[in-house]
Amino acid sequence: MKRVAIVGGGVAGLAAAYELARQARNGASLQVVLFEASTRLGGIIETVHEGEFVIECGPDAWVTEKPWARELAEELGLGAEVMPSNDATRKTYVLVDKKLQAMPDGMRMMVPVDLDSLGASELFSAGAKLAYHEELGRAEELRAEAPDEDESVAEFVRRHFGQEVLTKIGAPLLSGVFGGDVTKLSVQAVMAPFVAMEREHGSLIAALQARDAGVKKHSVFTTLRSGMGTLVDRMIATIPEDWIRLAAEVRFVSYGDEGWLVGTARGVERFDAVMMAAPIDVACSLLEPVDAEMAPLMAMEASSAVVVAFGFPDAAKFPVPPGFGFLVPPGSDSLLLAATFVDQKFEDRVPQGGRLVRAFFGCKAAERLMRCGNDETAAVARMELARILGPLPEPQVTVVRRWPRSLPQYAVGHLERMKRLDARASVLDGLSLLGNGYRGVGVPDLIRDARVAARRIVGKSESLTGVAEL
Ligand SMILES: Cc1c2[nH]c(c1CCC(=O)O)Cc1[nH]c(c(CCC(=O)O)c1C)Cc1[nH]c(c(CCC(=O)O)c1C)Cc1[nH]c(c(C)c1CCC(=O)O)C2
Repeated sequence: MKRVAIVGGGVAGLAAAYELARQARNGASLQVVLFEASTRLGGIIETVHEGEFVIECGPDAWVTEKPWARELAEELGLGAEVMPSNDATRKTYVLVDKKLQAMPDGMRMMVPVDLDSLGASELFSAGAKLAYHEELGRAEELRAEAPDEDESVAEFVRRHFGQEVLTKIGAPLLSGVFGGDVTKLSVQAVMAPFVAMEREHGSLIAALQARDAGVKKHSVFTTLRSGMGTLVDRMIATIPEDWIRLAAEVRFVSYGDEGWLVGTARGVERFDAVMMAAPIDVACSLLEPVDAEMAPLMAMEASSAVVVAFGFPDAAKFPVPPGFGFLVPPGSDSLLLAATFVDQKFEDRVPQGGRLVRAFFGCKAAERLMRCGNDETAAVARMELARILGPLPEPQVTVVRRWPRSLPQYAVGHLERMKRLDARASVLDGLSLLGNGYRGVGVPDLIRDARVAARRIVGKSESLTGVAEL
């Protein structure tokens, strides 16, 4: 009988518990306790249903290219719920000179697949368009000069496309995905496929053209029709009830000859393995007494997010441009980080003819709004949206959520730090580090890691798609 503690009941901890429960049903001899400090499971995944509005308080989807969330949804019997974003009408805007300007069609992050699509773009100057065209011709030079060491996303993008592309779309895209500062984020950690493309082809445009030739395009995002919360609910339903402890904050963990001890206000228990799936700040302070050298490797900046969703019964009274939403470049005078036009991004999120908009605040604005009440936060969001989109009617539904320090920043050198962290962690028999601080920030990454770690504990080696080490 193996005793396993899971610390944290967000998506990573739940996916670990789900996988262990599955292994237990298949005969593995396991005793599992999932400790969750708060009174609800799911972490930052939460779907609110208000009338026919389906309102995501955290992630609204996963990136389709990463298969592990869809695989899990299908295993949970949610295959019929899996729903692509409406990519026929996909458009993302950037706020430049107080106006929303569309990013050209067919971009992969800041890289165009089709240079012709740049022609009509009003977003870029002639100089920036020229820089894009020239990148193809500079393939040899770019390949020869590709550095071995890590560098910031800013340095990488500037080398390929110049400053204007970095400022106008590089920085806002990175803050809409990683919530962070392009001059600090590690290109190897957050844009690994582009780094590999540079090494092989030099030119990113040439690499994408080679990769995408003849490949059927899928939608960028995938979600569940009834919301991301369903994924959490279905996982919970498969986990034995007596494995789960809510309002059970872990106060300490220790490691010795007898294995692991985990302490809460209710007492101390012994375990053979600890799956640490708490936010990295919490994980760091719990593990510091176990191994003081791990703590500095886990100390990371993290960005906070405040999400405000507004539902309106009549979309005609609140027109927005066609597309998924907009991103705000750093340094703009808007407090917003981004906004999503939810009813245009996905089907079935609103009552017939309704409108749903989600506004995001990050960085300094989020830190300030952390301390404000819901009404005040919603008022700021309405004002900031109105400055960009025009006057807002009175919303029928308003939801405000705060996610302090929810998105760790993978700074330059992150992969090297993670190697050192893994080396230290591997000495502590039975420890796995899970969550968004280590090997990817997306929901699919967290699910993949958690399931791989759970299988390793049980000694099983069925593989997950694309996970080579199993
Ligand atoms: C502000 C913000 C958003 N989303 C996110 C933030 C950061 C702040 C935070 O949560 O703390 C976070 C985010 N966004 C995305 C991820 C997953 C990344 C991954 O799986 O690797 C994560 C973790 C995908 C995405 N998010 C976005 C892209 C780029 C999409 C494109 O190329 O058009 C990706 C891959 C862009 C984005 N992102 C957002 C908006 C409003 C938009 C544009 C319009 C829309 O689609 O709703 C919201």
